[in-house]
Amino acid sequence: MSTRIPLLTAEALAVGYVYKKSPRPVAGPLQLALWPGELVCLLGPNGAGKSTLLRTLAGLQPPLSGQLHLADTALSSLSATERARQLSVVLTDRVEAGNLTVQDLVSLGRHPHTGWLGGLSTQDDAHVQAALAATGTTSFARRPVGELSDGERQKVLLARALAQDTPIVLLDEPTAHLDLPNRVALMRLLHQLARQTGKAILLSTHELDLALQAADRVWLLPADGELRTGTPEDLVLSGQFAAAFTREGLAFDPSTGTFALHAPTGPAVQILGGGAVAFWTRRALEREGFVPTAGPAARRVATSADPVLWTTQIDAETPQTHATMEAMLRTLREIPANQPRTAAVPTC
Ligand SMILES: Nc1ncnc2c1ncn2[C@@H]1O[C@H](COP(=O)(O)OP(=O)(O)OP(=O)(O)O)[C@@H](O)[C@H]1O
Repeated sequence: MSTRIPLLTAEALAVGYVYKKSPRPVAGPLQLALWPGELVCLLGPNGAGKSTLLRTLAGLQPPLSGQLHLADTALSSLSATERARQLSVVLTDRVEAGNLTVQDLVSLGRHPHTGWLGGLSTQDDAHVQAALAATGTTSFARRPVGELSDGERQKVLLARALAQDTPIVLLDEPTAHLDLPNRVALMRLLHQLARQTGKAILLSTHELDLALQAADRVWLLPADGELRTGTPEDLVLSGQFAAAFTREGLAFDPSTGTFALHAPTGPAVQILGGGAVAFWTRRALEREGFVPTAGPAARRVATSADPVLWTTQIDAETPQTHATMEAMLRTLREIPANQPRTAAVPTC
C-alpha cells in the first residue's frame, strides 16, 4: 500500500478579495493536493485567479474560507520562518534588491535555515552554488541585481527559491521573460528537480504547449473558477482543456496539441508521406488556406525527406517536382479552369 501523503492540501478553499467588508470570490470551493515529486502546471485564461490562488497557497493572503494544510499542520498556524522552511515562492512582483549582487540575493534564500544574522555554513554555500549552477546564473553571480535583464532576474529569483531548498516550490509565471530555449530549459529543469528531489513544484504559466509536455498534473482554472485537475492528456482528451480556453474563432486541436492560428476553408489537398516534411507541409498549406487531408483530393502533394522534395499533382495532370515549399505552394495555387481561382482567405 502506498504511504505517499500530499505535502499541501486544501479543503473547500475559496480564494479572492474582500471589498468594503464584502467577500469577492475569485475561485472555489477548491479541493487540492500537491504530491511529492510532481510538477504541476496551473493553467487558465487571464484573470481566472491563478496568482490569487498561488498567493493564498503561499500564505501571503488569507483564504476567504476553507482549510489549507502543509502535511497535517494548518498553514495559518505556522510562523513566517516555519513556513519558509516548507515553502518557497516566486511571484511576478518587482523585487527591489538595492545594491545586492546576484550571489547576495540567492544567499538570502538560506535565511530560513540560518536566521537573519546567521552566516552561511559550508553546506549553505553549497546550496547557493548548486542553485546558481542549476539556473545558469553562476556567470553573473557577482553582478548587481539591479543591472540584470528581466530574463536574467527571473532566473536569479528562481535560484533564490531553489537555494531555500523547501519541499514545496510555488512559481507565478516563471517563464514570462525567458526566450524559447530558456523556457524549455526551465521546464525541463523543474521537471527533473521534482523527480530527483521529491519536491512538489506548482507553477502558473501561459505556455500551454510546454505545460502539456512537462506537467505531471495540470490544475486547470477556467474563468468560471471551478478547478479541474488531471494529467494533461486526460484533460485534453476529455475536452476540458479546450473548453477552458474557448474563444470565438480559436480552436484547440487535440491531435497536434496546439491552438489553430488559421481557419482553413479552401480546397482540400491530400498529403502523402509522413515525418517532419509532411508536418511542415501541413502547416504551410493551412497558412495558405487549403484544407490538408489524408483522404483522396483533386490536389495532391507527396513529400519526401531525403532529399527534401515535393511532388504535386492536380487532377490527372503531369506531376511536378519541387525543391522548395515556396515552389510547391506556387504550383498548388495555380488552379485549373474548373476549380476556384484562389484558396479561400481564412477568417479571423
Ligand atoms: N488586489 C486585488 N484586489 C481585488 N481584486 C484583485 C486583486 N488582484 C487581482 N484581483 C482580481 O482577481 C481576479 C483574478 O486575478 P489574478 O491576478 O489572480 O488572475 P490570473 O489568473 O493570475 O490572471 P493573469 O493570467 O492575467 O495573470 C481578477 O479579476 C483581478 O482583477
